[in-house]
Amino acid sequence: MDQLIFLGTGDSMGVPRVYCTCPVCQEARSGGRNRRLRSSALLRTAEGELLLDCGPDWVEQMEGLGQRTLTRVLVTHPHHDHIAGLPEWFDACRWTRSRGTVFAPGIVFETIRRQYPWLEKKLAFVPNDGGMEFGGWQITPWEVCHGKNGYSFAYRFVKNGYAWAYCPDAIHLTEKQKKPLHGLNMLVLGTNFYKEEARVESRSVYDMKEALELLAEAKPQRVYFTHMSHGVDIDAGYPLPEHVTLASRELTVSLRTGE
Ligand SMILES: Nc1ccn([C@@H]2O[C@H](COP(=O)(O)O)[C@@H](O)[C@H]2O)c(=O)n1
Repeated sequence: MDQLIFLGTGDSMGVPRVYCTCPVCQEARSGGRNRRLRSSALLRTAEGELLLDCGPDWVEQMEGLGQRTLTRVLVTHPHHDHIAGLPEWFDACRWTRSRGTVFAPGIVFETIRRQYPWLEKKLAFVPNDGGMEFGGWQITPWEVCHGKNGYSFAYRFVKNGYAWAYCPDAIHLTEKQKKPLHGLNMLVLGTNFYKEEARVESRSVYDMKEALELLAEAKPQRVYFTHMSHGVDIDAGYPLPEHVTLASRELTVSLRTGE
């Protein structure tokens, strides 16, 4: 059965934050349950694997899995915490004389090319604006609001009538942007805090309270929150519905496609 494995569930700085001595960061520092690498997940299928985002913790994530090679990466948006592992992967390809493929909407490649102009010597960039297929999954990107940080993309995956979506970095979705979140068996959604106190103009990711309003509209059957900052204590017991889980590193979810 296909699986989704969470490799990182942290926000852009991860947990602990290097400068911070709050109780959550201290607990994470001592190897506790709040230690969170930058957000990424691995879709495992009979046809192979697809990594969802490749951030600065990519090497540690590969080592954690005991995985020596990687073939494909799907990118949500070209921000440091989602792409900074690409040059590391490039170097691994150079040393192993192998090649990889990166899938993303065309606009995402414009920024990746500017930031890392050497990557295409080893990594093929394949635009997926019109959707793509992998492992029997029909995968469709759509643009989502990322608040003060501009745009991001989310992805909807469909196979044998089972539908799920990966939307790690978004806020204030328009009605049109919410549409692909309807009718899902599972949603992976980024939520930086339980309740974020920062000014709305300075924000870029949903908090959990806002996310619950979104879930009440979209009604996914199962939900995993990711992209969580040090403002989230995984053991706090937040008042969340039974079908909502705070994801943690290497949590593995079976995708019940009926195969
Ligand atoms: N043009 C930009 C803007 C921001 N970044 C990085 O993205 C992260 C933003 O964090 P979120 O909580 O909003 O997901 C952070 O690591 C910034 O340094 C970027 O790469 N390019």
